[in-house]
This record gives sequence, C-alpha cells and structure tokens, in this order.
Amino acid sequence: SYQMFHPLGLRSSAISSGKSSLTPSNSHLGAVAISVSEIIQFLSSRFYDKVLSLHEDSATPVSNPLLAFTLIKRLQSDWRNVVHSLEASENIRALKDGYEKVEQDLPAFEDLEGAARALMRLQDVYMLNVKGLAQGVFQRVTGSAVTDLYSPRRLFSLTADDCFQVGKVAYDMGDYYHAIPWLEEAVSLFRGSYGEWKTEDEASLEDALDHLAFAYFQAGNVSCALSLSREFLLYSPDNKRMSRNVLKYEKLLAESPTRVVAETVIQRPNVPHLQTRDTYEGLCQTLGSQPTHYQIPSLYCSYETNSSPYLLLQPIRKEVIHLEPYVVLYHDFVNDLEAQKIRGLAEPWVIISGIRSLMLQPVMCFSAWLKDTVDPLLVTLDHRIGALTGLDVQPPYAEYLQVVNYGIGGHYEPHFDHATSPTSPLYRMKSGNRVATFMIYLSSVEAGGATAFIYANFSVPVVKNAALFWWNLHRSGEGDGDTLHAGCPVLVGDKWVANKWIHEYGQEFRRPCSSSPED
Ligand SMILES: O=C(O)CCC(=O)C(=O)O
Ligand SMILES: [Fe+2]
Repeated sequence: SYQMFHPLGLRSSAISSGKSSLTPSNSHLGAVAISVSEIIQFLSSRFYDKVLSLHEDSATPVSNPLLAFTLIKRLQSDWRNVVHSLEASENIRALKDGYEKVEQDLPAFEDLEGAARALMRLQDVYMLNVKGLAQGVFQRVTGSAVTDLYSPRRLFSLTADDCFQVGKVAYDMGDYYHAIPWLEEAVSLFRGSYGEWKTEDEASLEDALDHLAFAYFQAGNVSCALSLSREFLLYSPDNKRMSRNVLKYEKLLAESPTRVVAETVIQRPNVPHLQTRDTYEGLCQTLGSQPTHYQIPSLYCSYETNSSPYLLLQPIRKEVIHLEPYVVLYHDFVNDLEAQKIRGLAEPWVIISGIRSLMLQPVMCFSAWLKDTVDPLLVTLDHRIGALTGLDVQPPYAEYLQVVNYGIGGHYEPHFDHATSPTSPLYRMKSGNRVATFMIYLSSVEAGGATAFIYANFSVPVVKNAALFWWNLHRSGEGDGDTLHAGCPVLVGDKWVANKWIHEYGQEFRRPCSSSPED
C-alpha cells in the first residue's frame, strides 16, 4: 500500500483544522485564523482536492493490472504535472496574496522574543528541564529528583527549529546561560532528523552547531566549542570561518590543556531584585508554603460574620494565613457566576491582542478599572467587602475594582501596593495611602501563579473565588516593609485577579491609629 502524500507542505491536520477553535473575541488571532482558513479552503476546494483524488484508493491492495498501471502513472507523472501546472502557480499566488493581507496582524519578531523570554523565565523560576519542555512535559529537576509540576493531557512537543529560535533569542542577548541548553536541544533534535528538510524551518543542524559552538566558546568551554565546530565541518567542509575557528580552538587548547577539563559555571544573567530572587522563586515553587495550622495555634479558620447582618445570613470561611503582616484568605468570597461576570466586564479592556496576551512582555499583565456604575454586581461586592473587613470602601475611600489578567508566563515582580514616596500618584485621590489590599482570585490556574510574600516568607496558591486580605500600613500609617509581594509566573493557565485597594481616610474609626510602629 502507498503512503498518503500532502502537497505544498500542508499537513492533513493543518487542513482539517482550518477554522481553529479560537473565539472571535480573541481579535487578532481570530482574524488571522479565519483568513488563513479561507485560503486553505480555497486550496482544499480546488488544488488540494485534485491532488488528493490522484491518491484515492491508493491504500487498498492492488490486484487489477489497470489499476496498478494508473496508480503508478499518477505517482510517476500526474502528480508532477499538477504541481507544475499553471493552476498550481495560481494557487501559490493566492497563498502569497492571502499572507500579505494578514501579514501586519501577525505576531512581530518582538512578540516571538517576548514569548521566548517568558519560556526562559518559567524555566528558571520552576527549575524546568529543557529536554522535558521540548517533549511537552513540565518537570522540575533538582539533583536526581524529578517532580512533575503539571501533566498535560496532550503532549505538545517542540521541533528542533522551535528550540533553536528560543536559544537564538538568548544568544543574541549574550545570555549563554539560557542559549546553551536550548541550542543543545536543537542540535540533538536536528541530528535525529537530519536530511528531513521542513519547509517552515528557518534553521538547520549547521546553524545550531555554529551557534552552540560559539556559545560554548563564549562561556569558556573551548573543548565543547572545538568538537561542535568539527562536527559542523563534516557537513560544510568548505566553510572558511569555521576552519579558522577550529584552528583557533586547537591552539588555545594546546596552550593551556587544563581547559579541556575546566568545568565552567555560567552565571544566570542579572535580573532586578537579585537579592530577593532566590526567596521569591523558592516560594513560587512551593506553591503555598504557609505554615499549617497545627504548627501555629494562633492561625485558625473560622466563619466570619463580623457582627454584620449581611454576613450572619451567609458567613464566609476565613483562614488566617499569617499574623505579621496580617494576611487572611476568605474562601468562596464570590461564586463561579460572579467571577465569570467580573472577568466578562473587564475582558473588552483587558484583551488587547489575542496573540500578545498569550505570552507577554515585562509587566506581563493587562488590567482594567471597573467603576461601580458599570454593573450592580460591583456595588454588591463593595457591600460584601465592607461588611467583611469593617472598612469603608465607598469612593474616594477605596479605588475602583482593578481586574488583572495574566497570560502564560505572566507575572508581577516583587512590589508594595502602598506608596513608598510622598510624590506617588496614589495620593492624587486625596484619601491617603493604600491601607489595605483586598484581592479576589477570579480563576484557577493549572500550574504556577501563587502570590508570594517575599520577606514574610510564605506564598498563597491561587484558590478560585477566594479573596486575600492584608494590611499594607502599620497603625501608625507607616508602610509595612514585610508586605513585599509578587505574583508568580503562570506556568499553565489563565490567571485573573481583582484588586480593591482601600485607603487610609474613612477608616479612622474603623481601624484606629496607634503610635506604636509594630501594630
Ligand atoms: O497576582 C497576584 O498574585 C498579585 C497581584 C498583585 O500583587 C497586585 O496586583 O498588586
Ligand atoms: Fe500587589
């Protein structure tokens, strides 16, 4: 029996999934998907079908001599004729025209760069193994221990060219710490598929060897650089530059043979918050590291009514997570419908671009401010927050609800919610500093995304529908330095939170001041 061939490098999967499952609200990506699917439909209705029909019944055993002849003829000349026909060139023109129409809406190189950096951040924070990532699994490797951080239902592996592009982004930034493992993976995958050229690939085994050799050289590992350069010359023996490199590396090694064994430890590139980075990443990995209630009796769970008639009817389960700073989690503060409704209200403002929201650049999140007049639900929530905390959350004593959406790799660097400088724009509301934060988790995430309190040394996993409350200021009005916190990168999933920031004014009788800075 004969194998099916797909012309034009189109895979059957790409054709059958013409109109992808993306929703129209996912603006750019949706628009692209529809246009591309039109092109594919155009191709499939004419050219593709024609070639397909040439191969019909080719899987059934050939017993009829006429059939045998026509089958051989189809494969020998008909297919070639169709491919070289005028019709084929018309189709290729249609494909190009369609591409040019959508080209400016497609992701730019900066988007690819941002996505690659997001992958590397996930790799760092969760100590993910590159080989595993390339195979579609999310494993943390510490020493010889391997932990599955997330088990996807469907494995989605990366190609050699995918790994090369990630490595290249790091390489171009002089970040050999990240470039090396990704280029290693690219080299190993390219080696395994040598000779199977893919139309969509930009790089080849030679490119990967070339970059990896130079990355090793830059990192001080001359012997690796030498053996990779020699391998390169097996494929491209005429490359003058590489021949010169090989001579240079050989000379270096001859001059100082100790380089052969020298283990070079490459440093991870400096990132902001270096001093707090290790604690932060450790807290993100443990996904909720607050001490258990058995260990510290002062931490407890209770049903909160706060003597409010509103809450007597429907008490909310309160879990005290930490005492200094005082952090509590209110379970089921909202229900699924309410959470969905708030996400929906914010969505038009949050989704700037389907593609860009998939993997985002530095701040890594999009936010929307929802005024109480937008929907009665916001007023209900204000009442609920007020009843629960005993604080006045009417404007101007609290800000509008801020809804934040994090894409994959999205995170929020360590920060304080309160103003730490007298010139902060937070004082424009003329109601003082942000005395407290009330943060609602509007979605669950599959992996990652915990809220980490760096100096206080604990983290809270995302608990859908729960709300986290903490005081940002001491009773004296001074900022509580121990509230430094961060949103850990989202490994898998779509994280949504809503913040209600409560200000100092309006709370004078609800949270009386004290001159003791410890309070
Ligand atoms: O997303 C988180 O877990 C933290 C968010 C946060 O700190 C903020 O929005 O100010
Ligand atoms: Fe915050």
